[in-house]
Amino acid sequence: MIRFENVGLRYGMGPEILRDITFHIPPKSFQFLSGPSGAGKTTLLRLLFMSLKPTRGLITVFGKDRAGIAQRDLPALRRRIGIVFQDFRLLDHMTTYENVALPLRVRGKEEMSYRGDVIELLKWVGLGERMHVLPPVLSGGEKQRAAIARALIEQPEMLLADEPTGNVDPPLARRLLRLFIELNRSGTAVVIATHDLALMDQVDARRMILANGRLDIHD
Ligand SMILES: Nc1ncnc2c1ncn2[C@@H]1O[C@H](COP(=O)(O)OP(=O)(O)OP(=O)(O)O)[C@@H](O)[C@H]1O
Repeated sequence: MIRFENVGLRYGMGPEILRDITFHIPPKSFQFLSGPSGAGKTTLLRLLFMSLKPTRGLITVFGKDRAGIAQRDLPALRRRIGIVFQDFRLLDHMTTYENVALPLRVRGKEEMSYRGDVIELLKWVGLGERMHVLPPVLSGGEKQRAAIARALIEQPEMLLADEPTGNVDPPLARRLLRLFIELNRSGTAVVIATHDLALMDQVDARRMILANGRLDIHD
């Protein structure tokens, strides 16, 4: 699905944050991306989402060489990848429902065609009762679930989540993890960046560990 070969990344003239990173995300796979704070987890997710270009090495996304993908072709490819950012990036002046529906509205879809899907997804993440409120009224965990629903509304083939349990209590973290596992069972590849060891211990999944710019993979 996505393949990295000897990928390196530096920001500007700074040191190389990622060095010789080689891995493959297979379709329908489930993996954690871990490592100490500042190790480069978010940077690696941004490379996977194609919001950053590597400074060296080869990235292949859905069979295409990243370096050869034109800017105008990025939105269509990115729709195949859902991403949940660490800071959620919900729009405060739109309701939860409108935030989740936004990617479809932006593409010019008629509300009639997606309303049922948005409501069903909001119920699936446990926000059925909160769909008409604005994000500032939501708790941290509810915002997290709204961001997950928005990332999933276009039924991506892969979901990237950056510290999705970073600011929720352990019961909610377990509930979120169950959502990700259920999503994965329905065929979506999942990559969860986390430094939460207790979370990782709950699933027998591949662990990709970043440290000192290098990636170690434990299958
Ligand atoms: N836009 C940027 N410009 C310059 N340096 C950056 C930029 N973004 C990140 N960095 C640096 O790259 C390194 C890796 O950061 P990154 O956010 O990818 O790590 P992380 O593992 O996600 O950390 P955390 O667990 O704290 O979120 C850090 O040293 C950070 O300061």
